[in-house]
Amino acid sequence: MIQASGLRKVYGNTVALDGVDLHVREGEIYGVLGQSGAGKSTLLRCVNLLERPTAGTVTVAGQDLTALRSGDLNRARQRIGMIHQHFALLSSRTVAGNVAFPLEVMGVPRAERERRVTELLDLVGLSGRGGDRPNQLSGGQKQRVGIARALAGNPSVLLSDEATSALDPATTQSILSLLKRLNTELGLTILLITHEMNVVKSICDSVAIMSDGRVEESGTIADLIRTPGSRLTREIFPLPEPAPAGSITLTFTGDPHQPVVSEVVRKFDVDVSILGGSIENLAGSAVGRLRVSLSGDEEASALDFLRARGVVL
Ligand SMILES: Nc1ncnc2c1ncn2[C@@H]1O[C@H](COP(=O)(O)OP(=O)(O)OP(=O)(O)O)[C@@H](O)[C@H]1O
Repeated sequence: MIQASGLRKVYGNTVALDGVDLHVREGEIYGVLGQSGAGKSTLLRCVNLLERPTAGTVTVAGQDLTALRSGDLNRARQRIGMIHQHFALLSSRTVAGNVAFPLEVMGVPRAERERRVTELLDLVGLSGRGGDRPNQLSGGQKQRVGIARALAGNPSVLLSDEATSALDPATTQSILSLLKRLNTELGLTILLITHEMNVVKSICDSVAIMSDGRVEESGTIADLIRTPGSRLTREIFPLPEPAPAGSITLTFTGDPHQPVVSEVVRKFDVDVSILGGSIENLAGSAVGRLRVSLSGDEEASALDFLRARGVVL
């Protein structure tokens, strides 16, 4: 659905994007994670051509945006919604007026606009609040208005620029649940940037980790968790570093009720000491990481057994 290839963006002496490739599949929630200055916002602005990349191409829904002239580009952008960290609402307009704004720009007739605004406010859980001003709303409600406005043009893609960074944890969770529901119910593809691992853990199907304008690793969360040494796994399941000499780090992605460790001790002549561990719920299933040291005559066979049971070493 979104394909960015060889994206490069240079501001003066600063290389904000240094050859970024990104592939977001239709219907997925894709998170771009990275620290401040990694290039996340620049990437998002290049995806809808708010910034023109210095080099590289961006294709959204099969259309090469980098090749479009301004009229066609504006039409293509109507199919890409965007929400912002600080909501970017017009304080002089009511909630309904904010949601109606893009419809006015598109030239949608008044009766159709009013019908659509009512429908959108309903969708985001703000029925009956259309006459309020943005300053009468909480942060979470303001973001719901931002989401309703972003959906006005029936986009196939929603871009989210740190949409929950200004919200408290409970409100963050409610906005993430809303995004997940819109993803499922409308088949909306969502590309979000965030510096919060919690956002990635809660709703993302895939992730790219950026630093210094480059993508360090990317893929589905399920695949990255199974990739030995992945940075995502290390960050989701932090264990004391450096690992003690001779220790082994095991990642469990299967059925959490399988007694794999006790089985290995019963079957083989080995002892297991547990040095650290971390368990998380990812997309509804429990994934765990355990650091152990193994000793005994059958260590190699025990490790083979663990691998055969789907444990990642
Ligand atoms: N308009 C601009 N002019 C000059 N330099 C810029 C501009 N926008 C971004 N940069 C630089 O590009 C680099 C990447 O910035 P960017 O905002 O994309 O990072 P980020 O990962 O989104 O960080 P943050 O989370 O703090 O917003 C930084 O070094 C930044 O100073």
